[in-house]
Amino acid sequence: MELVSIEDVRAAADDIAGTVVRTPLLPTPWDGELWLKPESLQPVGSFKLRGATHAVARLDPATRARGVVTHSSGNHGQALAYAARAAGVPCTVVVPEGAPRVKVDRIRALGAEVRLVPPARRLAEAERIAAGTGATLVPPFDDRRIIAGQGTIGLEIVADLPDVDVVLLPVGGGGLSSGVATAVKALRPSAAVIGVEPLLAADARESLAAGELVVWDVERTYRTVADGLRTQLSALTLAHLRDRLDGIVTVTEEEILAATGRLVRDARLVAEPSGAVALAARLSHRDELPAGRTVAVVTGGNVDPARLASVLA
Ligand SMILES: Cc1ncc(COP(=O)(O)O)c(C=O)c1O
Ligand SMILES: C[C@@H](O)[C@H](N)C(=O)O
Repeated sequence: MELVSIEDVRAAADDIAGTVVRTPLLPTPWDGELWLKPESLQPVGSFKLRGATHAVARLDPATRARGVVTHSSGNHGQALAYAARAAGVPCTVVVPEGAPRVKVDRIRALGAEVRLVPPARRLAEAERIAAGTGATLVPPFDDRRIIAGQGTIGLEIVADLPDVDVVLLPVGGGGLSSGVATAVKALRPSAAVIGVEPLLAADARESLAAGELVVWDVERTYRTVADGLRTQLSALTLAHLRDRLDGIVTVTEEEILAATGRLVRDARLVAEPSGAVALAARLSHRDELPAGRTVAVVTGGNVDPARLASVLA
């Protein structure tokens, strides 16, 4: 299975320049060795804009004109809708029932069509639409272009902090962690790239321990408040993580929500629970992490106001 290379990531960086915000590394006032990478500041509120922009840019014009389709818990859907609108092509997003209302509303506001389905049917419905309409399926993580696009975060981290020692990343489908690990391990081999999963959706940890895909059914993974991390790895992302990820830490629901509140209160960053997972590992599992200069990626900020209010209460 061909893995994404650092050259693929650099090509993605060329495609997304000018569209994607090159986010800064923010020092944290409470921890002199911790920086935050605020991908919640992207125009669609998450890092997903990177992979989606690169994937759409790489479609030939005739193919692109037939439109794009995906399945998404919401952030990739927003990102693809944004890229499709910029390209002037139609976009359909299949979203699992129960996705945060803020994400569904924002996908529609970007001009995409939303199809709500039971979580277990999200991929099959997207594939059915692609087959029926000729639209191109742009998956949220199981795609080399998506992995390369997400990996541009790693280029920026090493450029801004060349002596980084640890990079912390949430793991859902594994596209983000596959891409960032590709870039960071190529440019700063001594740095540790650590994935972080909700304890209630720790399929990646089990898959890496078993050396094969261990599937958790949706009844299990949908228990976590981190709605962006309820998905399984694919064979492609597992192959990348087995080759390049240095470890996985799990965090509890309480730790995720505490980190979400900490980001608002002490970093003045609005984050959704999935976006606070990396910080939760640093705050609550520091003893399980390597020491040194650490970057936690705040991956998204698309949170329902009611959720945010409850976190801050
Ligand atoms: C906010 C947020 N963080 C992290 C992730 C995990 O990314 P991946 O599915 O590539 O592992 C997602 C999933 O899209 C997400 O929406
Ligand atoms: C894996 C997928 O659901 C992703 N979290 C998304 O935002 O689309």
